[in-house]
Amino acid sequence: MTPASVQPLHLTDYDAYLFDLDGVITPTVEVHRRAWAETFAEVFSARAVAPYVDADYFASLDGRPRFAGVEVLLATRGIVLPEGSDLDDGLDTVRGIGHRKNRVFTEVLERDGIAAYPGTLRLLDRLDALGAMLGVVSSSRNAEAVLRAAGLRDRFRVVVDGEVAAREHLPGKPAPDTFLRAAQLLSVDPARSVVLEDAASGIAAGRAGGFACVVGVDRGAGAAALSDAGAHIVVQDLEELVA
Ligand SMILES: O=P(O)(O)OC[C@H]1O[C@@H](O)[C@H](O)[C@@H](O)[C@@H]1O
Repeated sequence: MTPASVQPLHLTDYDAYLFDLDGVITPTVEVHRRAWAETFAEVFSARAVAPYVDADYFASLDGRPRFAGVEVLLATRGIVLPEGSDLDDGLDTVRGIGHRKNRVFTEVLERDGIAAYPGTLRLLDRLDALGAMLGVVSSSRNAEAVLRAAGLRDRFRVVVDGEVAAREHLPGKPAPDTFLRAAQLLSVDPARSVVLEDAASGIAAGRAGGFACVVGVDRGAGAAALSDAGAHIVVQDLEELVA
């Protein structure tokens, strides 16, 4: 997709800002990455396929709902597993793999806590002062816990996360539905709203939803990959948007 030119971003031009969580508000993207790497190293070595590499995270897991990510990554190694049940914890079903990874993620979150990126806090402060409406749109089912751990839950009027998506049967990113649902809950027009994302799948979702501006935050995916996915603007940190 060819990025349209919307540079620089004038914060007063828009009514609402929809933030992805992991890698945009908090560095939980690193926790997800480590938990996935640990889990899939075991899954792949047990099956004698090509070992898990860091690029697998960005290509298959980043931004996608938990079990959808597992299926996409297994498919890259030609592996198809049964869906499994909510009780599975073994590595022979899609749900079991997702649950195992989630146990690692939760242990690290509870042990180490999490703090927001300072640049994101500065942007949130500025947007608050401007009276913009703020929402979180995350594929994660841990979004509420992460926001609470970072002391940020009260700063967002709506949170559309993996739990909401499952409850309302909304397809996850790269489909636009979760972003569109947040815009609907805020009663704002996507054409007057901004999406902020660090994952190619999330940028694709923002563009598919017709949002006025999709900001890519490069936390490791690479500026070229985020531009190719359709980001109007790519920054290294949201501090850059606070003039
Ligand atoms: O397993 P959870 O917490 O529901 O998260 C699902 C996905 O949520 C996304 O926000 C992360 O980018 C992914 O790394 C993660 O896999």
